[in-house]
Amino acid sequence: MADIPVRESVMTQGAVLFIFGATGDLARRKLFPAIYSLYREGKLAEDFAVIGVARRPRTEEEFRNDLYASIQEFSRYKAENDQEWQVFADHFEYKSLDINNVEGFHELRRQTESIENKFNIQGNRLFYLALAPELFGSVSKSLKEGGMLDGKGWNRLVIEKPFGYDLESAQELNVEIREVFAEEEIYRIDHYLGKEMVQNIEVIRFANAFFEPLWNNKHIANVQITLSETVGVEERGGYYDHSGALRDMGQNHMLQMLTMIAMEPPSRLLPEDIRDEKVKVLRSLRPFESTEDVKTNVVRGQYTEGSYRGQQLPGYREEDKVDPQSNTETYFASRVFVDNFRWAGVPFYIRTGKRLPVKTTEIVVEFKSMPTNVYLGQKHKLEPNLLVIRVNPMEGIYIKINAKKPGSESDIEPLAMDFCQSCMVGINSPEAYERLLMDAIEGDSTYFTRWDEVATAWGFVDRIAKAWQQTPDTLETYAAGSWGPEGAHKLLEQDGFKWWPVSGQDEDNVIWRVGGPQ
Ligand SMILES: NC(=O)C1=CN([C@@H]2O[C@H](COP(=O)(O)OP(=O)(O)OC[C@H]3O[C@@H](n4cnc5c(N)ncnc54)[C@H](OP(=O)(O)O)[C@@H]3O)[C@@H](O)[C@H]2O)C=CC1
Ligand SMILES: O=C1O[C@H](COP(=O)(O)O)[C@@H](O)[C@H](O)[C@H]1O
Repeated sequence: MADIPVRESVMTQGAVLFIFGATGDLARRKLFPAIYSLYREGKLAEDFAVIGVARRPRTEEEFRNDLYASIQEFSRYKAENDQEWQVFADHFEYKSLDINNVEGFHELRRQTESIENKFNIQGNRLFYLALAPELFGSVSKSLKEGGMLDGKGWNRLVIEKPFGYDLESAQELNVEIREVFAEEEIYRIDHYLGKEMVQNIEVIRFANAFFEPLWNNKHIANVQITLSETVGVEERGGYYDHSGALRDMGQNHMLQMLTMIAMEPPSRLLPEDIRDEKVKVLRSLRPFESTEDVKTNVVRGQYTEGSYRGQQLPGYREEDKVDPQSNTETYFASRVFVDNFRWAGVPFYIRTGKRLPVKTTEIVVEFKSMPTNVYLGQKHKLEPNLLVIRVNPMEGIYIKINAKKPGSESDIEPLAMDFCQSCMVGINSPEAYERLLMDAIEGDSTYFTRWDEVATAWGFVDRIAKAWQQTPDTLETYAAGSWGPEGAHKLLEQDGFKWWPVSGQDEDNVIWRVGGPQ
């Protein structure tokens, strides 16, 4: 087996990281654990510091206790040694302030200068906004007015998704931020771009002679992108009910994966070259022209009460902080066309939903049939060849081919060439947030979304959202724990295709191989 390519372990530049929203869910579950993993792997320079910012009061000791708890619960590495923990925790401070209060930012500046002196940090500042999007504009303004951008080094702004609610609000937000930060200083997160296998799509396509020649409408019948989750909306009902699956996952993760599959090879691997190619794909998406068009090509659903593996699951409308009459979709599937020379006529089917049977993200590339089937005389229907890119939680690629059944005279059966990357490197591979934090500190914007990408994606998605507003009756239902609404299957049946079974992991961590639990 060939060596698995791994990213080089580089050490980041010294900087102060500001986590705005330091008492929140994202910081606790993802950001602090990611910082700790980078530290444990020697990827953070000695001269780093973190200042957590939020409104609630916290003593330094309380903040470090929260930090410890988050790392013990969510990090790939656990703090085992008191001395080592103290050295790490000493790099963290807390500042209680309200984003809208500029005076607090003047205090934050003094605190920053003091911590920069303590660790001999040369003025580089990274501002991570793990906050509700309504606050992004105010933070940018307060950072400027509070003198936080007057350090001697670089300033970078990392912004969580969602970037706006629709194109109009995203534009307004962008204007507010751009009054303070240049586009090159803004790192818009889509954590799917930090996933190992999403980054690997590029390598699989552009480093292998046997994929690229087939990567077009002459040989590919359709592409299926599935992002299914077993969880419901958990504690995020308030946010989700306002957002729904299309905005929460469609505008960003789903379309970003589609661009990685569909983009042209860039001539160089510089961030702008890759982002240029991705935005061209987004611009080539065939826009939905009418509510009828949306009805034919997009399906949405909401989960109702159900059960899965013996466990009763509530319906979406019974979830905490969700409107009991909500019409928000927890599932959507769509048939999308990329109208360019390479992809004309090839349907891309995308689907995502909550409370489905398996946690998985998988991309299936289905190849066209052989020009003629010489085995038909022997009654063999040939299965199509598939290339399956497993993104999450299992990582790897899987190729389905037809071969002679061993020992038989001429029986043909599909067989799998299955490369399970996560089986080889283990589940301890870096989390998306680790890679993206590293990249932002290093100033590598390749796997962050540029403004024109975000805007074009919103433009595409807005047409769907507007059509849904006019057609409330198009919301289907599906039982929690099932594979989503009926309409999602019909979407493919009308083209003579079907969703291929996915692999993944269910709520009890039972691994599913293609076709079901094993
Ligand atoms: N959680 C997740 O898994 C994901 C979250 N995101 C995005 O990340 C962002 C944060 O999400 P999440 O952590 O879940 O949200 P939470 O509601 O858990 O946290 C919000 C944070 O913002 C702080 N905050 C709120 N108002 C102010 C204010 N006026 N001044 C200063 N601080 C304030 C809160 O602290 P306090 O109350 O102490 O002021 C808290 O720390 C959102 O944009 C979300 O959409 C994106 C992907 C996944
Ligand atoms: O951005 C989001 O992503 C998560 C799913 O991410 P994954 O890495 O666990 O696949 C989703 O649960 C959440 O609703 C959404 O905001």
